[in-house]
Amino acid sequence: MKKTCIKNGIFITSDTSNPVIRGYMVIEGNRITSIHEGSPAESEIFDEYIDGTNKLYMPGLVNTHGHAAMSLLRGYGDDMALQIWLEQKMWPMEAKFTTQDVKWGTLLSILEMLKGGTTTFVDMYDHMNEVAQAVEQSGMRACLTRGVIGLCPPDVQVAKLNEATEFAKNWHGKADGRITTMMSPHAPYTCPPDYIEKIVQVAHDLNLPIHTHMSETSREVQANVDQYGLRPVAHLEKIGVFSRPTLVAHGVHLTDEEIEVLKRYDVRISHNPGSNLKLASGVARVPELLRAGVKVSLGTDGAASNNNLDMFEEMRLAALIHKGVSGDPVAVPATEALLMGTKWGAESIWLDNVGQLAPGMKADFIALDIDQPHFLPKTDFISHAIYSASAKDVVDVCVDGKWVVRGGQCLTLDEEKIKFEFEQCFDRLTQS
Ligand SMILES: CSC[C@H]1O[C@@H](n2cnc3c(O)ncnc32)[C@H](O)[C@@H]1O
Ligand SMILES: [Zn+2]
Repeated sequence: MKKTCIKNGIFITSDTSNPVIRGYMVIEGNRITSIHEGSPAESEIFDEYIDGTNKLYMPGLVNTHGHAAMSLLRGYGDDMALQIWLEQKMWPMEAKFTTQDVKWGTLLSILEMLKGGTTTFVDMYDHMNEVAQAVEQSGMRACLTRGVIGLCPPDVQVAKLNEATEFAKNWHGKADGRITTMMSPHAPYTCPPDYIEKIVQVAHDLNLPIHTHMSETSREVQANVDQYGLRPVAHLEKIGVFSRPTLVAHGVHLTDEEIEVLKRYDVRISHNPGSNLKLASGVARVPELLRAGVKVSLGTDGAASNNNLDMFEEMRLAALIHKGVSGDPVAVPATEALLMGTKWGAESIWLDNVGQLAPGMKADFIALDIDQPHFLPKTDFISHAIYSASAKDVVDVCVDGKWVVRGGQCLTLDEEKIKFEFEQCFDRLTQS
């Protein structure tokens, strides 16, 4: 097994008593085996040495909610509220998407994410075989799910659920274990309760988690009360969703009691601050969720509501907006924003061996070029990673022990071809 030593680097580790180490990290196969201060002993032999001078190494970022192919809709339907944006802009355009559109839209997003330091992402969309193949080819890690919208005739509902089931069955554990799957009713307002119950039953049968949008806007909460007499949390609890491990996207509008229910069921929240701000959905009660012990991670959502897939931006937003709305400067400290973008992200999708630089963890890590003005002085690198860094600083990316980005270039995908094919898809979509 190949043994690599990255020396002379600065490493953000998960050792809370000594989180920033100036020294070296050893990788054997697809695992991190050790991280130490200083230099390796001369007696220690490695197959390969990598010079980490002027590089900050940290865990790869984990994006826990998105719709990758929506890169095709970036900048289409800006400055609108969620429901109108979905009904008048997104859904009519998405109805025209072919498998080729999803393929090239997803590949463009994977390029953007990988080059920006995201090593794992969650994707809820349609034409998911194309998405899974793109993930496999790119070397990235992903948790994938065919999102189902149940506002359709019964035979179409059945066809969608069958497709989602087959996809989840066929791809779980594939691509050397880099792909896992979930089952996804899109949202309580797009899936009738009996349909959600059927999706939950499949999740039980396949032993898979559930991923859904929930309580994103106050309008959604009120509509749920009007239609079902219950707020979304009680509604989903009643129809058994939380009987499965669940990852909820957004969870913006929650009461104290609802936060307690989510904690009781160990429901995980993917906080999407950029998307929530852009769609004017509100600001999630992240400090209260964290205080209650709910696991919170970060997502970008699709590029049509963000409008980029830069997880550094989400970490920074998460650290800043909750200070702003609460008046409490430690509402979300930098250390917690970093955990949300890494370790807690991995744990939110039930991956316990990525998201941290520590012995035994999978070698999913990134390097930032810190020989730049905005990384001086060389004092607190956790602070710099959250408050100063951006996707543009990422130079190297390793997933599962394999380099996928080196010197800012993606090694696994043909960037020029992807950009060309993406623009062809965009032109066809907008001309038809
Ligand atoms: C059924 S595939 C996923 C579906 O979700 C839509 N979508 C994108 N962003 C959001 C959001 O913030 N809330 C709810 N739904 C969203 C996307 O357009 C696809 O149709
Ligand atoms: Zn979404």
